[in-house]
Amino acid sequence: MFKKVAFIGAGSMAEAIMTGILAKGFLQSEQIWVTNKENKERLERLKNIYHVQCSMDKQKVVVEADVIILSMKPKDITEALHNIRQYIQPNQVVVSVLAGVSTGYISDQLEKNCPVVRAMPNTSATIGFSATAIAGGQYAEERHIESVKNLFQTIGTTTVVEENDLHAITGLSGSGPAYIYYFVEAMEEAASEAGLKQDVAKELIIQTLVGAAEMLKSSDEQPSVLREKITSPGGTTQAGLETLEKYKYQEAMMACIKQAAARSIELGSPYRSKTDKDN
Ligand SMILES: NC(=O)C1=CN([C@@H]2O[C@H](COP(=O)(O)OP(=O)(O)OC[C@H]3O[C@@H](n4cnc5c(N)ncnc54)[C@H](O)[C@@H]3O)[C@@H](O)[C@H]2O)C=CC1
Ligand SMILES: O=C(O)[C@@H]1CCC=N1
Repeated sequence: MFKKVAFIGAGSMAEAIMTGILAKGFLQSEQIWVTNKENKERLERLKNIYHVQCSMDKQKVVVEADVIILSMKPKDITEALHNIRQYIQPNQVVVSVLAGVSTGYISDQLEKNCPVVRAMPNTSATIGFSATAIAGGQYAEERHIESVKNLFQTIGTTTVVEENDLHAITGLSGSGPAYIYYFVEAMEEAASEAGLKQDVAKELIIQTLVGAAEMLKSSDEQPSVLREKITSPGGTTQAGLETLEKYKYQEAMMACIKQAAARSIELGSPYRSKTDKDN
């Protein structure tokens, strides 16, 4: 379906997405082109591991790509777009995975009416388990969104949303895996303090997470009902949960997700367009 996909930015998110795409066999390594700002060693590394095409020559990377994936930090977006805009053709789909930055800003900077689509994946893309939200900008037609969906489906699930919802989604599922890893760090620490062997604890923790995730996926019951089924009155779970309540665990998690969404708005605020719908 795609002949060539170009990544502008060769960081951890670009690597996660290309790993997923290659693992699924959606594209061959010679169809993937990557460039970054100045770190040639990083490009060399990606070339050695994934055999993708790497170049500092932006024109070479962008030319004839069906899709151009912007994968730099928000602070680098303006310079990156200025470096590539003269090579971009109106039939190319520009996909941004950046937190906060609107499609309107990207279109303004490109000074072209080419389709711009935002995607908010997460690093579980590496193993094909990303939860990716997708939103089309002003010039993105149904067929463009569909083609981006097809691309991101190779790295997990996709959900088409309104662009305005992407701030909240970034705080929820874009950053989400980090909250889970942080939680696991605490479980590991507690296991270690209790004198459990590291490998034993690791296996038990991971299977507990996988089992709970599968229950959430396959059961019709609400999370609160699943929780209540574990909580025997006066038992161990109740004692544990009461401690979490004492530390205002739920309040802390909600504040965490809201703060991450607020940060997405903040990150995007220098990069606004008159056409942004939430103006
Ligand atoms: N890391 C994550 O879990 C997720 C990240 N994102 C978004 O993905 C984007 C990239 O994040 P990471 O990969 O974590 O960052 P990173 O710092 O690992 O990679 C950024 C890359 O962009 C390159 N770059 C900077 N300026 C450039 C320019 N002018 N031209 C070309 N390349 C340039 C850098 O050399 C580097 O290779 C961010 O905007 C972030 O909001 C979205 C979802 C999840
Ligand atoms: O921390 C960040 O800003 C990026 C966006 C979502 C996950 N990582």
